[in-house]
Amino acid sequence: MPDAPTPSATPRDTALDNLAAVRAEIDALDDALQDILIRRSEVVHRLASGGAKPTGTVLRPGREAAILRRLLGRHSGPLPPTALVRLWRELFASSVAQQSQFSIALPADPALGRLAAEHFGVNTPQRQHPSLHAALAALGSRDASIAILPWPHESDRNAEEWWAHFDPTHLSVIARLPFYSDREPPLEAAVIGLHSADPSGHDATLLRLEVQGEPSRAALATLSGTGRVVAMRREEGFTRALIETMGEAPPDAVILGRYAVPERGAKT
Ligand SMILES: O=C(O)C(=O)C[C@]1(C(=O)O)C=C[C@@H](O)C=C1
Repeated sequence: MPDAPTPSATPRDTALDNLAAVRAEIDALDDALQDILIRRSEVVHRLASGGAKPTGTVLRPGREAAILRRLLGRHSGPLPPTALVRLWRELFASSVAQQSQFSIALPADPALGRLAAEHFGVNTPQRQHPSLHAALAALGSRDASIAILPWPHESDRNAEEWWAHFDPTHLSVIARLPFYSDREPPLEAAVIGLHSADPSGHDATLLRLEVQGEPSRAALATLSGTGRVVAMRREEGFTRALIETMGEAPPDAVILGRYAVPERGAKT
């Protein structure tokens, strides 16, 4: 009796074979990626144990910004730039954790906590404080490595105007968050450190000016060259202004910090 003919592969069989082949390709890429990540963490370990970095300066926001700008500049394909940045933000967080006990002080605000976790990693310890000033005090007493505060805005509440009394002899504004966003961010934050930030190649200066009388915003901006008035407050006989500039700071300005200019990617 002749053998029954073997049934030929159905379209479903072919689809399953294709799925298995594509998944095998993904598995091989995951292995390759993991090998590279292991090598990267070994290089960070070498860098940390080489003694080249001065103590207290594990976090290098300028270097991180320069890396992200370079990667964004060479990026292509369907992976969204926001995903690329998220992946590298977690990588930076893990290399910082490899080098130090890093933690964040911030006022109790869930949205600020999320912004902090997106930038400094979901595993980085955060401690919430009852006020902006308590968060800054925790940094001052070395109970945290950095503090994260809401980006300044004009307010009727003195307690929100941390910039008006910020003491740059001990503290420095080292980053403006989010570093990358493909839309107008709903919330921005200032990162405060105990050391000034390293340059990133494209940086802004945040400065405080005190000017007699009640100059207009435009006049204040002109005083600072190419600056933009972030917030201002009228006091008895003088005006205190917070200005962000890419140019030179006027000689009588108090410099609160320098940081990488955030990237605002266009959504195409
Ligand atoms: O370049 C450094 O100093 C590092 O520690 C490495 C690294 C990185 O992972 O690329 C990690 C943390 C710093 O904030 C900046 C960069």
